[in-house]
Amino acid sequence: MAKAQTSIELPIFDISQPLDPSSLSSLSQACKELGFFHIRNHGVTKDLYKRLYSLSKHIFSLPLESKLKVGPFSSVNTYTPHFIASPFFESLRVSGPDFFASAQASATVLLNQQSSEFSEILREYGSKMTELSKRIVQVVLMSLGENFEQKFYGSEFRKCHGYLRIINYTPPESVKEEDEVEGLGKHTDMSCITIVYQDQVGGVQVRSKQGKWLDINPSEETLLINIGDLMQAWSNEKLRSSEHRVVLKRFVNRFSLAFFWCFEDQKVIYAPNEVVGEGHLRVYKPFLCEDYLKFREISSVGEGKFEKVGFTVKDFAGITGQKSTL
Ligand SMILES: O=C(O)CCC(=O)C(=O)O
Ligand SMILES: [Fe+2]
Repeated sequence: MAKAQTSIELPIFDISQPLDPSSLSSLSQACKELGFFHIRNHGVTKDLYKRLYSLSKHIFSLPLESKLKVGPFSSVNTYTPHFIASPFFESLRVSGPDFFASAQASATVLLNQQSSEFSEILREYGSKMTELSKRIVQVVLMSLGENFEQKFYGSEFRKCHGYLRIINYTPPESVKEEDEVEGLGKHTDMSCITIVYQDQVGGVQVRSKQGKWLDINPSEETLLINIGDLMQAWSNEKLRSSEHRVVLKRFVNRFSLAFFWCFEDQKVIYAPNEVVGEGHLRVYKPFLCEDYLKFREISSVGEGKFEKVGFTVKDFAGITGQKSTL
């Protein structure tokens, strides 16, 4: 794979302040064009990241047989080993709303410890991400239309829930110097929104409408937000869920945290008429959130499929014959 040539400067929004009309309009533009933006003043301290990083690193450094005790064939089922998402990717899932209990279930098996430091940190991080997700959905709704936050936040997004993936990328040692490999192949997220912390190594790339891969450089003070498939469908494509991937450099290990904020399984996703807007065609049939998640699970099963996650919400619920507005 040749090195990507271009990087993109995403707009940065101060999430601790109310957004003024011009920020709301650039937010709506960002969500429509790429579906990616940065936030700052998010309230997560460097110290929290440091502690979470070092404890997670320790967990990933445990022998495979220990990690598999919370792996796909265990009752805990929080660990995804290498060769599932990609050969270089492994992750640990911590689910809300009780992040402490979820982390503790893994930690008791993996660390066999009395101390609950890991679970305490995850409680704190989970609660910060939950607050942030709510706030981000609210500002995104504000950017979509006047009073949309008052009209739709409570009725549509109140029951959202989140889960975190702690991800460790271990690149192969035998790539040529100038080459990069995919740590996580091209995909779209099945969330409403995703909050990503990427370390200073970087590597996230987003695919533009023209099909070009653009580097999203890490920056110490910000978190990366992207719109997921559920929001793209709910907004009748006023918000874009872009394809993205992670590329790795030779010898460089990479650490990231991806927090997915999702509708409840039983939610019927159907863009309100006001969101579709008068004179606009509806581009998605109503669908049950859970059915889409199952569809993605089934369509990604099979050898080597992690290379290409081809099917998205458009294939699942797009109205046939309706040209995409994206
Ligand atoms: O590792 C990252 O920085 C991004 C991960 C990602 O896109 C995902 O887990 O969906
Ligand atoms: Fe993603």
